[in-house]
Amino acid sequence: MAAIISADNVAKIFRQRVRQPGVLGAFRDFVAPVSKPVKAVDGISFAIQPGEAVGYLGPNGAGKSTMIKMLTGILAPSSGTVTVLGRHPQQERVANAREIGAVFGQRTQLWWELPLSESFELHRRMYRVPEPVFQRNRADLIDMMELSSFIGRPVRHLSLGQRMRAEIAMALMHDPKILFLDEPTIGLDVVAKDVVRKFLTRINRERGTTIILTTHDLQDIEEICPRLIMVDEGKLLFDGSIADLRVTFGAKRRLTLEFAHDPGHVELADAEPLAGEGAVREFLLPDDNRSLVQLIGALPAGSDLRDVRLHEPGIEEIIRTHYQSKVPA
Ligand SMILES: Nc1ncnc2c1ncn2[C@@H]1O[C@H](COP(=O)(O)OP(=O)(O)OP(=O)(O)O)[C@@H](O)[C@H]1O
Repeated sequence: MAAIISADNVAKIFRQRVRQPGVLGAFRDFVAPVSKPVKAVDGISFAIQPGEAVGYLGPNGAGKSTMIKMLTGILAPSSGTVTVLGRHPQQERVANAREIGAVFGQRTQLWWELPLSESFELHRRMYRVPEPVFQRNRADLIDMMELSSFIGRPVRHLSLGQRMRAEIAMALMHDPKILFLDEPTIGLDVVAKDVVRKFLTRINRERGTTIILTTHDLQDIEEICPRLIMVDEGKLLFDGSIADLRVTFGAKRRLTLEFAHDPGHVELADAEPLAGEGAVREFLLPDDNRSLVQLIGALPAGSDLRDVRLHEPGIEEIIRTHYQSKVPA
């Protein structure tokens, strides 16, 4: 299947002003400003298939928003190629915009002073959405995102959670094939985050809308995105599933065995013992998908096992451990 989105060795270099110190420096800044290049995106390649949901993550300044801006046609790459639905998004910005939806968590695309229903109507006209398609989507999205109680209210009177639900609904009004979201759950409370996550999962599964989102909230990824792309300092760090992430970053599963009484020496094939005394024993499991039954089956006959607990490191724990290992002691 042909990729719906692809990035081929993409780089984006910005020039940033360097402030010179002191009063003389301020004068020099004015007369002969000095700037230095910043590589926000540094040789990134990936391909996304139709219907995928991909989380794009990395620490502050890693180049996430810059990549989303290149994919949505707001910025052009300095080198390399981005292709979205077979087009170069910046060169064919209008055609690209008709087939994608974009939500920027920190910036509204709704008309602040107008009732929400009128923002939807303006969107219909701008995107030339056929009336029957618009009516069907409007009804479905109002229902799914529970917008009916505030559809007539000016956008500036909406809470952040209500506004975000409305932003996402509007971005989907023209049936885009791809939905880009930059920090869609930023600032939302737990309940509002849950509504947004469930909705995005549903849109991806039921409509087959391809989703690519940036986030700092790793639970967004766990709930919405089977695949994640990690970037750091503009470079690609990882591209794969959460299970692959565990293997790549060496985050092992931890197994706790609780015996009726101290079993003496216990050995589990290839597992590393962590706590070695008493009735409770802990092991780090090898980096494979060996099942619990296989592992425990290797215990000597007569082991009086009372309880077994398996701890799978979550994505947050894996990534935190990775970044902590990079920080010099
Ligand atoms: N318009 C711009 N001009 C100059 N530098 C920029 C511009 N936009 C981004 N940058 C720089 O490029 C780098 C990447 O920025 P970007 O906003 O893409 O990161 P990010 O991963 O989205 O960060 P965050 O998680 O903080 O939103 C940063 O060093 C930023 O200062």
